[in-house]
Amino acid sequence: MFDHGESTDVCGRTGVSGTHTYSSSQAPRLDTAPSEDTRSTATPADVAPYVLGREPGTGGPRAHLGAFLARDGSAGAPVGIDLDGPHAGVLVGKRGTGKSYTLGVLAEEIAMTAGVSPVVLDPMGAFDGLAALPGGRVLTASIHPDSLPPDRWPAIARLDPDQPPGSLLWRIVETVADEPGPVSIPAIRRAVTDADVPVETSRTVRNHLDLLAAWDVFDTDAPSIDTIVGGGPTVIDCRSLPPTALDAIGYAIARGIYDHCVNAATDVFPWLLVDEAHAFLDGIAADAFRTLYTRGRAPGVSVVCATQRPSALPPVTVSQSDLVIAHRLTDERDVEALSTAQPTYLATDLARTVPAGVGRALVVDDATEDAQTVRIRERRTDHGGASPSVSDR
Ligand SMILES: Nc1ncnc2c1ncn2[C@@H]1O[C@H](COP(=O)(O)OP(=O)(O)OP(=O)(O)O)[C@@H](O)[C@H]1O
Repeated sequence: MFDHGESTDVCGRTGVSGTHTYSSSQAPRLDTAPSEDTRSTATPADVAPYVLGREPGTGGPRAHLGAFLARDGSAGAPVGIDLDGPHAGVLVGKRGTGKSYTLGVLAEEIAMTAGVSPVVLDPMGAFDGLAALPGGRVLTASIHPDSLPPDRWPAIARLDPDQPPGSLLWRIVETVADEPGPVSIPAIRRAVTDADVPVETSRTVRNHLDLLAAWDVFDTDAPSIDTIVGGGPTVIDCRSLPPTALDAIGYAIARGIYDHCVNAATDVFPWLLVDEAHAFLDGIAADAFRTLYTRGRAPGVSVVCATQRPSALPPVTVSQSDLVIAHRLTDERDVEALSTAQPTYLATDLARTVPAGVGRALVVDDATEDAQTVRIRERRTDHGGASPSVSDR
């Protein structure tokens, strides 16, 4: 069913692939297709796959992403993504172009490959289908209060750290963390009540803590990062949570996975896959993701952020990505964010370069300095991201 065999990477430079090497001055066109002399009559199954993110001549496990897109819309040579080493990537496209679907394809492939495991941050409930895979599970989002350092609490509680309530919360969390016993919202609340501060300051902090508690996200029994990374494919269900809760979860998971891989010898290299990433990276989580994009590969962490708004991500996420998968984008700010951060491969006319049509994408490969148009394969597990329609009722 899943094709994960070792392969000698011939990079598809002969055969039916639509592979083109070019610089920004030679941007591929929407209708980019292989020239006649590079086509062959071989079927895709006969042709060694082109593997993105892999140096020519190396091997190892790979994810089957889809196939090169021929000019007539037919499938060319298979296209894969390297799973042998760690990678950082972004997956972009306007609404409905297939981002979540493509992220699900990647998650399926990682889930079925020994030595790597996907952790999906899912704000829309689009990845429940991955639970059907061996070891697959969907966890309701919860994080241990310990996973946020004291200096991050004011931001999560929407308090200014330079004002008395924010500074009180910071100090109290520091104190509670130094005491025996777990950090918990009730323990922080009790310490705030006992603090020798004006009653107004104490009340403000307690009110904000009550709002945090209402998310139902902070839990001293939350699964540890070891459990999350060490298990099978894991979807963290974040649906219906407010933006600051997503920010807290994004921070805790991204930072936790990085620290886990830096501090512990791990048998399984995690791939953190984030759907609607702009929703997670709006506050304190941005720092944790910057670390993953700039330093995550050294300890073996891979990260892929999917978003319809690349302009809302920290620029480093695009500039540090060695894998870029771009579905159709039209918003000028988003096109610019992408082409500015990846000027070598993406020309300024990116909007016209990316193929139109659901499930079609331009993929940029830093390892081989190529960009290709591909058709993403169909999902093997259910995709939960389709917009509801009246006719479906
Ligand atoms: N490669 C594909 N093959 C077949 N169908 C696809 C493919 N990609 C996407 N689709 C179809 O397009 C629909 C929209 O895809 P998806 O939910 O991934 O869009 P999206 O870009 O994530 O949208 P949004 O930004 O609204 O979440 C899917 O429900 C699916 O039916």
